[in-house]
Amino acid sequence: MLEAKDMAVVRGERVVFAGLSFRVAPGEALLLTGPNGAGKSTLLRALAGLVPLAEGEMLWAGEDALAEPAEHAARLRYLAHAEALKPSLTVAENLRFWASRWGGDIGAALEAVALAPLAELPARMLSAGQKRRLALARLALAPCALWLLDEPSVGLDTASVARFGDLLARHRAAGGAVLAATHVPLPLPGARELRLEPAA
Ligand SMILES: Nc1ncnc2c1ncn2[C@@H]1O[C@H](COP(=O)(O)OP(=O)(O)OP(=O)(O)O)[C@@H](O)[C@H]1O
Repeated sequence: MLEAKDMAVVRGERVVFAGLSFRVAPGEALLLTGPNGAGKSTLLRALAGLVPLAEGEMLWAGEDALAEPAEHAARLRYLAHAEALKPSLTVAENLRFWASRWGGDIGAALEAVALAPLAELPARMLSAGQKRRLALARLALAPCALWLLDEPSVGLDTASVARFGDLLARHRAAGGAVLAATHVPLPLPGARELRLEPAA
């Protein structure tokens, strides 16, 4: 599905990582681990096509993944560290915005993260964990091949982590792949680990 070959990213004057190669198959999960500053978020952004590669390539089904940027964007969901919510819109309106792009059932997505009772509340009134759940609800909207998740479980309570585990399991069972940067265990049974170290 996705293959990184000898990838390097440079930010400013600094090589963030270099010589990075890995593959992710349908249904697989890869945990990106490593200390602060190792380049996990930068790698996710590069895989999302948001940061240019200084070297190497990213292949999708054997072809240059970035040859058609719009096609690449359509096959992935990138959840950044920050929530990317519109604070003055309600919970449901935030999801409606994303559903207008990707399609999907807003009610089912809200149920998946147990936010249905708060659907009409402005997003700015949500707690930190509820904001994170609203961000995760985007994943539940419509199927796509690849989820790129940056510390997705930060702020979630135990029940929310379990629901997130269900969401991940459904995605993988449908052939979806997951790459997740994390400092804590995630509900991703059988995930492989790719450990990054800060470049010298
Ligand atoms: N736009 C940028 N310009 C210059 N340096 C950058 C830029 N973006 C990231 N970096 C640097 O790249 C390195 C990797 O940062 P990144 O955010 O990818 O690390 P991380 O592994 O996700 O860290 P954390 O665990 O703290 O989230 C850091 O040293 C950071 O300062």
